[in-house]
Amino acid sequence: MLTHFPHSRVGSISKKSLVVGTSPYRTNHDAPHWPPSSTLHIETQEDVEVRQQKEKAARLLSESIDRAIAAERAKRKKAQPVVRILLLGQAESGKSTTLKNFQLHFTPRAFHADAEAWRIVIYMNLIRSVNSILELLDADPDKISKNRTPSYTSLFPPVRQERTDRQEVTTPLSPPPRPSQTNGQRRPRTADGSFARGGLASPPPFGHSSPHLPPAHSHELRRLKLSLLPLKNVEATLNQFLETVPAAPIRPPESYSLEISISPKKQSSLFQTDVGADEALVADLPQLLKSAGSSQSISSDSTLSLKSSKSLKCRLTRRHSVAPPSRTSTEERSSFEKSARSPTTEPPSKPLAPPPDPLPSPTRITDILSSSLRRPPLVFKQGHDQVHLELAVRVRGNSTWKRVARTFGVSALVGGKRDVVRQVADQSSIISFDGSVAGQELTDRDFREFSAARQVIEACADDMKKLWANGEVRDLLRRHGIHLEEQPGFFLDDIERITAPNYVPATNDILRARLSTIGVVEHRLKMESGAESGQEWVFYDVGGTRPQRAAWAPFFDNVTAIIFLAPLSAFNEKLAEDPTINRLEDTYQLWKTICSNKLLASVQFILFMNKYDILVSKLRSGVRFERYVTRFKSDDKPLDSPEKVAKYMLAMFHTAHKKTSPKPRKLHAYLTSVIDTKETLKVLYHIREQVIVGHLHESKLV
Ligand SMILES: Nc1nc2c(ncn2[C@@H]2O[C@H](COP(=O)(O)OP(=O)(O)OP(=O)(O)O)[C@@H](O)[C@H]2O)c(=O)[nH]1
Ligand SMILES: [Mg+2]
Repeated sequence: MLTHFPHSRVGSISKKSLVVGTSPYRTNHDAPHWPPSSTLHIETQEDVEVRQQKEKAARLLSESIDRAIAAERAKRKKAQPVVRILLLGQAESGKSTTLKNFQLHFTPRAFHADAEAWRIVIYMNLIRSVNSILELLDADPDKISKNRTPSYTSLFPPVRQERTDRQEVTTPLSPPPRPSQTNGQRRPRTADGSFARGGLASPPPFGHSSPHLPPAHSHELRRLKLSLLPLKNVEATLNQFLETVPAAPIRPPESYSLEISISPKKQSSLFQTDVGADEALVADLPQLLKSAGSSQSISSDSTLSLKSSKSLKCRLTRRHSVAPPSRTSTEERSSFEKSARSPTTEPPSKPLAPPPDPLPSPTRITDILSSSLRRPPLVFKQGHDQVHLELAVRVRGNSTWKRVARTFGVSALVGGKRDVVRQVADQSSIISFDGSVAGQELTDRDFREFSAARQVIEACADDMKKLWANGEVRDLLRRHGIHLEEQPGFFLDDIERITAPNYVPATNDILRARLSTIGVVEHRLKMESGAESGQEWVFYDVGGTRPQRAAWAPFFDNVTAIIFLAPLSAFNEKLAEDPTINRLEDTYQLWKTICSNKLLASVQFILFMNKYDILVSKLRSGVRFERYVTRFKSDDKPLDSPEKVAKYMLAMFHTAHKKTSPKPRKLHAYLTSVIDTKETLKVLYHIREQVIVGHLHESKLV
């Protein structure tokens, strides 16, 4: 039998009759051996043709097997049901931070590649703290006293609540009882102008006559105020860059088909493809096509048509990937939407706050840069027992902001030259650099602005530190019950580190950065390791304020699991959007509404009893849980035990789940502090297993 070596090595000596196998020689043995036999096998032309035919057939067979394997793989991948996870909970409950944990542990490469984008948010959080302090120092006394909600007391009041006050309250979760002497009025002062002992009311107004306040700020404080003034412009600049990123349309999961035809007359289809449910791509598409000289018209909610001078026609058609909602699901959704607007069992005592101001439409970047600060001069978050300054950054509800943020990060690092930014970006693939924001070309001036912002922050570092360490400032904050260090987005203790020239956002900084979510944002995470490597999990991260909750309902279809975030530490806080409502009460009512939803009857329920670390520090500092949740009775003196409080709340959520679920369902509850990545990792592994098993079970694959 002939031993076949790769045919490329069979040199053809003569085209006509004989082909002599060159080294290695062909032998009539079964296998080649060394040294080669001296007997040469001579192939006739006929032999060669037969052999070549055989080789061709083998090659074709091998290729068809390869194709079949690839097709089978693709089919299996397609058949694998997508895991969809919905993150729900009120604002500031930790939904986005939980998502960051999933990204950190399951898609670490993507997480670290995004790190640079968080620099701008961290800087914004820091600058907002400083600017808020400066505004506090300058604040108009009348404005401050109006902004204070009289019934809110400091987090660390002298214990003053009498037992009788508590007995008046009958609801299980009720706001703290009001001190009788306040009730909208300030407490009387003693002859020397100080507040009478034994009770609490609104803190004294800023400025003027109060003997608690120094008549004028010291020379050093005046100097600091002046030297830190440029930070206002920096805030305005960065703010506008982030807020004017256009929003992707918020739609439930579905797919799109894109059809581009060359001539509208012939209707010849040049290109037709499934865009899938890639919201970012769909959002970018009109802009991309428009920049190619097209004009666009949206004929209906679902079809976007574009025409260009070159008679190019595009149709982007929305196709529901899930069956159109049934009557029950529509009813169920609308009932959720209704209840989402008013999730408490009792109607709220005053109308809900209107939705937040619509964000401005995109304008030219250069205009943006010259515009002034849009934020109100001093933002108090109403309704907290402690006065809460808003440090959060708001961006449009999609991930496009990251492109802007990464561009900022790189240009802040390497200086304002557009070409240098492009080079660094290309080399490091930190950003997908296209030199534009919101479809508009960034100019050299824009890049200079980015780098100037970074320089101002660096130059102000020393004075920011001095301001935060200043005794007068600390005193002012303390007197007005402001605990900046307990607020999300607090970076004043890290000024030196985060303003250093070689600073790169650390994992913990990214988790602590506060960026409020607007709308519903889809995140696709492709597992980078483990048995599910390559599998895609889809997360929906929602904005948690009350006016945004009606937008959640369309995402209840086809969801695998819900992770509900209940912030345990919120028991003594009020909703920012409605200061009449206690945050724990709101979470509890929201939980019951979600549990009772029929659309979610078969969905896996995961509860994160979150912010346990803050609960512990609050209770250790002397805040009593029983003052706010009157049914909770504790013999622990003088401090409440965090374990007992957490256990009580767990039982409360468990019972509500059991009572309100449309059919029996298992609840997986965890006590979490999602800024602790190590502990959270254990929880995530557990969830991963449980979601996969439950999901396969549900899909009848096991
Ligand atoms: N100390 C502590 N901080 C937390 C914890 N969870 C979240 N945070 C912080 O709380 C802030 C708010 O968290 P987010 O994840 O942005 O809250 P959210 O639920 O997404 O809020 P919205 O997007 O407004 O609905 C962030 O600054 C987090 O760093 C926690 O367990 N402990
Ligand atoms: Mg969020």
